[in-house]
Amino acid sequence: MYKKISIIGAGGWGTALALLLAENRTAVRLWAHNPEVTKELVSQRTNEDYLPGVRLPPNVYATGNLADTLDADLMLLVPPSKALREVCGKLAGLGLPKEAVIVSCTKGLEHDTGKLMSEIIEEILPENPVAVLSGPNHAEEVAQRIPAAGVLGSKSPELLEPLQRVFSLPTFRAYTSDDVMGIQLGGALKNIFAIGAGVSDGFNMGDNAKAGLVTRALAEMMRLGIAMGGRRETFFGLSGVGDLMVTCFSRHSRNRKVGERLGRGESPAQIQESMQMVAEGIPTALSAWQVAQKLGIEAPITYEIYSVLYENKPPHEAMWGLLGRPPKPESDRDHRQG
Ligand SMILES: NC(=O)C1=CN([C@@H]2O[C@H](COP(=O)(O)OP(=O)(O)OC[C@H]3O[C@@H](n4cnc5c(N)ncnc54)[C@H](O)[C@@H]3O)[C@@H](O)[C@H]2O)C=CC1
Ligand SMILES: O=C(CO)COP(=O)(O)O
Repeated sequence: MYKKISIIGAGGWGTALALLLAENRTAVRLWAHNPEVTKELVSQRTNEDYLPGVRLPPNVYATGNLADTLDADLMLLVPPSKALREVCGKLAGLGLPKEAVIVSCTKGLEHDTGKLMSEIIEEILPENPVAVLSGPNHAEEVAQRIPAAGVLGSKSPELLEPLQRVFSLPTFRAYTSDDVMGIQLGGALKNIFAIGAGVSDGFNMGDNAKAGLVTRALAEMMRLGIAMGGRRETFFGLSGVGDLMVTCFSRHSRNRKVGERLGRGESPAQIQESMQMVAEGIPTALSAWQVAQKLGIEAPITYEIYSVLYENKPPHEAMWGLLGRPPKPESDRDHRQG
């Protein structure tokens, strides 16, 4: 069992994971990027801006000094995706021991390279064992010990059993998989579709429209995800349809809220300026559209969300763009493996 756990990133998810893993009575170090957050975590034991209503237990040590986190046998990386490369570079520069097992809990796809988080980690910290965690896991509920399930993925099967033990807690059920790409692709792509589901909510379009959109989003997630190296069955699991459902329907989802505000008439710039928390669907829409073009994959929902966010396309035009596509069979060969 891991004895020294460090969590890099004290946003909502990093803080919720600290509370969860602290239940094992293990020492947990929680690193915050923002000095104000560090101050509050240390002095008040709270994180009101990112995860209101929780209190850190005594075995969680908050720090703003990354060097304090290096003495760890398990390190969870939970920064926003755009900061992951920088964070890994800093850890490498500080000499993170190569034995430390790294678990990426961040959901995203890098601009221009199209790399998943595990690929960035392996590039910068090539000697450390790497795993990922994904699934339908809103921090607000996990922190309140409302039951949830997630999936741990690694290419190294020997990592999965000890990780599963650490993450198996009374209110958290951890499954395992060797489809590291598929798990991360579901977690990254669903954020784009949740923006679309939010636009549908913002337009008050009704339940039929949203169910239709989310179902076609699953087809698109699979088309793109399989082309990028994920396995078909993974998209039917917790990190695929599971996370797609929770993010498209939950009142907690930041991505769904971004879409709702777009549907109600706010501009992408207005929304981003007023949002402190990260909505990964915004950067991921650009990365995924870049990848879809490169691979020649049909990705109409990704394209429309990208156009609204980056090309000032009015959301109602995006919606009509989707409805006005040429008729096609529901099940085409893109749904099949390979
Ligand atoms: N909130 C949730 O329920 C879940 C979030 N995730 C994923 O976890 C990742 C982090 O999300 P949240 O914790 O929700 O974020 P958040 O929006 O709650 O907080 C973002 C955090 O990132 C920090 N930050 C900003 N710039 C940074 C930089 N350059 N370097 C390091 N840290 C920086 C901020 O200070 C803040 O603490 C995202 O990829 C998200 O998709 C995954 C599962 C659940
Ligand atoms: O990944 C998440 C839930 O599984 C969090 O989604 P949001 O970032 O949209 O809140």
